[in-house]
Amino acid sequence: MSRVALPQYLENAAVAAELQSVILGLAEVSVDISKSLAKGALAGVLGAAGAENVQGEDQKKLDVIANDMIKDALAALPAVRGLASEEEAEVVPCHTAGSYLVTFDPLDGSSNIDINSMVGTIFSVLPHRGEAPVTEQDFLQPGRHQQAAGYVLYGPSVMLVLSTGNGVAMFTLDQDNGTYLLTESEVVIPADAKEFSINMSNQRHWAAPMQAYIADLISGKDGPRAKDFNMRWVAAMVADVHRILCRGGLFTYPWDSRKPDQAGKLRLMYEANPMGFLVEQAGGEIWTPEGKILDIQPEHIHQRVPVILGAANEVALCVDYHQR
Ligand SMILES: O=P(O)(O)OC[C@H]1O[C@](O)(COP(=O)(O)O)[C@@H](O)[C@@H]1O
Ligand SMILES: [Mg+2]
Ligand SMILES: [Mg+2]
Repeated sequence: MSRVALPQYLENAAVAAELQSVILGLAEVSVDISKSLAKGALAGVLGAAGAENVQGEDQKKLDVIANDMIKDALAALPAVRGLASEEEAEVVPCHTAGSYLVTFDPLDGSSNIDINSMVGTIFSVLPHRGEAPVTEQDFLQPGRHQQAAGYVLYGPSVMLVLSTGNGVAMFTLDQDNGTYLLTESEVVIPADAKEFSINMSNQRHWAAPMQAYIADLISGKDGPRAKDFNMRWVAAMVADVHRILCRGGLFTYPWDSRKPDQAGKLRLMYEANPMGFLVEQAGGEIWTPEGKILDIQPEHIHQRVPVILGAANEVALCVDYHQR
């Protein structure tokens, strides 16, 4: 069976040539990242880098390696006006004639690297609106403005999941020739959920409405929901969201009382917005307890948000527990 390769898919979808170049550039560098990941300990790339990122988190060597690889790849593309990364303190200006701003989480779920478990690269493409040179202010656009978003999941197979605003498509890397081939063209998240995803070890730190919502899920057939729910937690958002795009469910990373001044753990511009774009394009929802994430006007590039995403009816119910 002949499958559609990523460049042909982008052509068929009439994606603007400059945007195609950004997506293909990201796809190309992800193949190189997947090779470094596959070599693991043999290439000496595992373990800590011995530094902290701007968010005060310990960097893994591969956080730094993947960040540098993506930064170099994007900076070489005339279509890229500027970039912002979870691992970079400041935005990085690129080409003054470029039409796009790219934000990315070079390696999501990086605590999984050392246990040879799934990680991914998440990206978001925004239009450039301001004057040169690029400033942080140019990036502060609601997720609704994204022109494309996606991720690469480095798992048993390497997959690229993409939306350019016309549904969600999944591509699988053909390792023999380094090309991404279309393997799922109409990703849909069912409105009802049978599965939920949350770091249960933080239960006692959540706000009361989240405690009540999860308690009702766990009480299953005997509780108010009169239904049993399964639970999964990969500890890499990219893999947990991938499962939701493949077989439905709800994922949440809520606010918790250990860091009361921090809105959540996940980052709006590198994680929540790109995943939100995909989730909405697949018929799901993504909210904070207060409203839709894609409508948030960002205040700074490293901003964090609480996240509730996935099956539309389940997200609505979880939000309802908070708004009652
Ligand atoms: O330590 P926890 O609570 O399991 O956190 C897991 C979450 O943290 C993250 O790993 C944060 O992403 P990074 O690895 O890019 O910092 C998410 O992918 C994941 O959902
Ligand atoms: Mg991440
Ligand atoms: Mg990361």
